[in-house]
Amino acid sequence: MKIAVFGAGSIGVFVGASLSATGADVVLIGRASMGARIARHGVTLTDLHEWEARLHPSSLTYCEDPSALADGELVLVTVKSADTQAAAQAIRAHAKPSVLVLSLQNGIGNADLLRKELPGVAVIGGMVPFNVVQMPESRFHRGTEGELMVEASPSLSRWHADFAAARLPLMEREDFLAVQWGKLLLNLNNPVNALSDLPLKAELSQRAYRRCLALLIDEALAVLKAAGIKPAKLGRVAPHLLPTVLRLPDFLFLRLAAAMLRIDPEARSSMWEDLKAGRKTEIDYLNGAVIRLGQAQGLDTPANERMVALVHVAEKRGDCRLDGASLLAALSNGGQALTPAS
Ligand SMILES: NC(=O)C1=CN([C@@H]2O[C@H](COP(=O)(O)OP(=O)(O)OC[C@H]3O[C@@H](n4cnc5c(N)ncnc54)[C@H](OP(=O)(O)O)[C@@H]3O)[C@@H](O)[C@H]2O)C=CC1
Ligand SMILES: CC(C)(CO)C(=O)C(=O)O
Repeated sequence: MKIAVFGAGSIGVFVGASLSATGADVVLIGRASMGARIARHGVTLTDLHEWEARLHPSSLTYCEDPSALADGELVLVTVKSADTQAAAQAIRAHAKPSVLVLSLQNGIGNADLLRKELPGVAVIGGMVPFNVVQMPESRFHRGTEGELMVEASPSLSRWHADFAAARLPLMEREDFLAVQWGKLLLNLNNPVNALSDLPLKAELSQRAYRRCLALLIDEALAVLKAAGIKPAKLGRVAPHLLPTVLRLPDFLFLRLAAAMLRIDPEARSSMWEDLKAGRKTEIDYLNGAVIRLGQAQGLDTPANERMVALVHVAEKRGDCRLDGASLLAALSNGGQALTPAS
């Protein structure tokens, strides 16, 4: 049973190589640059509990050509949201009609887009709760905890054993939309983290950055309530309590919300990786989703709008570092924290 990973990046390589390390038949499909890194160094997988697995280049199948999708019985889509359309085209062109497609992406609309573009193909939404950063020499480091969650579906039954063996058990959820929104609330920290230019743990340890996140979550909770969507509780703190907990002074937050900071000091957000690599970020699919839901409900979301604008400026500049107080001022009253590159 072959698994094809479409989008060999942080999540694709971590998940694909974990499956491969425990005997699954996996092909990683991605860019030439990643292929060259893997051909040179193989892949090293590590996590916050000092677990390590090394895969020799000869034990991995890597391909730049999307026609490798033809062998896949399960396709994991692990590209960023802006590339989902291209992933759908490649699947339509090359994969078998009987293929099962599992989107392992952030945001709300990726599985629906795949379903729309691939009529007749079984598509399942998935949510990756943990963070993976790429380190030198082809090391992929998982810096946080959590289990993969997927839309409940009988078609998954034959794949559970492979994922469980790879230490990535799939938790089926009937309330997957709630799970996606629960995750999106946490992803509202991605731009705060990216603009802080700090690891997640260092950023979340500073109250000013947490207050930025609380502002973004306040707006998201208001639009979700208006839309009648109850986001799932994914961590220790219930969604409606997140803003209060985040606004606690540092000494109280560090004591009461210690679990939120149980993060490897190296862990970063995927948006930070995008900004550093000069790529377009997923801001329009994360904070953008809150803005669009707000528009549909007739509610303003000014902090999220300002955050989207700031990240677009940072994308153009290609670099950025804002202290917490400046970011908070920019989100609260629209002060110009970043000037576009000349
Ligand atoms: N990184 C993380 O810790 C987490 C990420 N996520 C989510 O997982 C998803 C994947 O993120 P992540 O792994 O960080 O993304 P990455 O950018 O690291 O990986 C995606 C890879 O796919 C490649 N790619 C894009 N389009 C194609 C194509 N048409 N053919 C071949 N390769 C292609 C990209 O290349 P190129 O850049 O050259 O286009 C990139 O190397 C996102 O939705 C993200 O939000 C969820 C939880 C945690
Ligand atoms: C795991 C988490 C929440 C880390 O920020 C993430 O989803 C991301 O980086 O995109």
